[in-house]
Amino acid sequence: MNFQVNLQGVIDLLSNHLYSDPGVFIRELLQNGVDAITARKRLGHSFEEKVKAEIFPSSHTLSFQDNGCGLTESGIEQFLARIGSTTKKDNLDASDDFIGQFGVGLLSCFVVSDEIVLITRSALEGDSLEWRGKPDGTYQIKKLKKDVSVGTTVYLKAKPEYEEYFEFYRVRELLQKFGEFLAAPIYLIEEKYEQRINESLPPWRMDKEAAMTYVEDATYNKPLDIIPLRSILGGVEGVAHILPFAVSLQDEKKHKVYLKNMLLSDKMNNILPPWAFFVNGILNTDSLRPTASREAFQENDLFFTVRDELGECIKSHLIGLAEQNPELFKRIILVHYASIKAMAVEDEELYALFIRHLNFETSYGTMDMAAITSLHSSILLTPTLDEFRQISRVAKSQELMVINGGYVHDFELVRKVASVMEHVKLTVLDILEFSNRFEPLGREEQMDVQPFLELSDRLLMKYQCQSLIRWFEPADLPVLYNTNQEVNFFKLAEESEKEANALFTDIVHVIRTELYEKPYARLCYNYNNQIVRKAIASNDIRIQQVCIELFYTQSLLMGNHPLGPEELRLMNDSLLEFMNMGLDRANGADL
Ligand SMILES: Nc1ncnc2c1ncn2[C@@H]1O[C@H](COP(=O)(O)OP(=O)(O)OP(=O)(O)O)[C@@H](O)[C@H]1O
Repeated sequence: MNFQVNLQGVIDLLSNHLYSDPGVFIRELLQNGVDAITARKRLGHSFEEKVKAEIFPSSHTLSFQDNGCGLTESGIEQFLARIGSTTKKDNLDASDDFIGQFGVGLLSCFVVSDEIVLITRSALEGDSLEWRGKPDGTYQIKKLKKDVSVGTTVYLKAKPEYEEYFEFYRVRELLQKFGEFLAAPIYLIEEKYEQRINESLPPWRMDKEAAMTYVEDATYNKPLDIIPLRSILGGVEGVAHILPFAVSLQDEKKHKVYLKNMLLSDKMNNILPPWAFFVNGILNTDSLRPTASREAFQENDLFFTVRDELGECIKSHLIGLAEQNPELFKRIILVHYASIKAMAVEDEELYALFIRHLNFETSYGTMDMAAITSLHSSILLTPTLDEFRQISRVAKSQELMVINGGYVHDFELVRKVASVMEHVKLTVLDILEFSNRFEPLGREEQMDVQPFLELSDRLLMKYQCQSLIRWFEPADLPVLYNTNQEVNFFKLAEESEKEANALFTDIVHVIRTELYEKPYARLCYNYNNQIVRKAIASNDIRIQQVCIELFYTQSLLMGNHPLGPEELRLMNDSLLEFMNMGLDRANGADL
């Protein structure tokens, strides 16, 4: 028992739903013509290969002629009159040369025409034959009295709604689009006018300059560079042109892909790896298999291997460029900077390729990762911009390389730098521990300063600040105040608690006391600084107290930290007191 097939339905399905654009019938006719020429060449015949499309405007008819192998009567019965039958599939070797392989391509003609008339004479035997096929699945074959030359001519008369697809400019556009790089010469004829369609070399056979011009003419944009693409396994040759403008990572990619020199798709988005968003590819393959709609490739193992190989071509070109033409390389990075950074976070390959050339803000100024790591193999990274600002000046004086991880993506990018630059030691900085890196005082000196530090701790405890003392540069900086978001949160919570209503107070209280251990900011005195030394050496506790309060409030101001109401009051009081003391002394001196 066999399934009953509704032929009309199958034809409707294939012809109207398989293809995205009615214009693909030109592609299918071209492909059959070129395949027939390939088949005849295989027979060892010598002939001048040629494909001719002719328009008869008054009858809205198109003829499509090739001087390929033609069809015998049994060939017609077997391949043309049977959907899904093809001369190009059974023999695996053969399918390597032919573009078609499904045996459904000719049906696309039924989208634009109610009848296919095919006149053919086989290169193998003599009869000239006419085949007439209808979309209801019926057909007739008859022998022609007058012989035609070897090859095949297909006649199509436009359905009224598709007449525009049979006009000269439209046919020419479609022939050029699909057949521009086919080897067999293609001609378009209308009445006395004849035009050769395909004379230019494909861009993958051009030298670099010519390929640049080709892309510029086709896209109205001069590419930044041309990258040759090759895959032996996928029989791929092509070029990737680097886009001269920034593109969003979300944009659909539009790679132009040819199968055996005939355009398969000009919107293929996955033939290059996703990280290669900054290029558009134009490439030809002999080995990848198309889907039946002929608008994409079958995504099999070979497809993904080829994609990786093409990715390697792009990578090695860029690596070479970074050495041989660093200016151009920098321009490419500059144009695509934001997307390269965003993509490098996700994609290891892109990361490894670009990380050395990405710029970061550091305690030594803005520089690229190559320069950063050539200066220092030990790198500190701050998670926030605020933390970076607190220490960048001191870090430089201490000869510490600190990178600001506060800008978008920078933290993630820098954090994994050791994965590609093994000599680099990266530490995410705990800002509260930063001053512990400075040189400690000797034992005796430490004993001398202890009472002063204890006084400082007592005074600043209520501002959640602990004191320590170290030697550090620059000497003109008396104290370094370091805080983080957690400390700031607790300070804020404490202030809110004083002012808020009972319920909120309870909540804040629970968070503060039960969930966390109370964190402290750090005020690090600089033993290198003369004023600090003097304050420590003073015997007057009152003066020491005012100095501590002023060191503290001044360090908040210098670091752009917000001053709470109590801190403002403290600053105010200690300043007035300081003035008072100064005035007393001055007046005393006058006396
Ligand atoms: N111009 C031609 N010359 C010789 N044989 C042809 C020609 N056009 C079609 N044929 C024969 O008709 C068969 C069916 O053609 P059709 O275009 O439907 O499918 P195909 O080219 O084999 O595969 P695909 O569906 O991938 O295009 C071909 O395999 C070939 O044998």
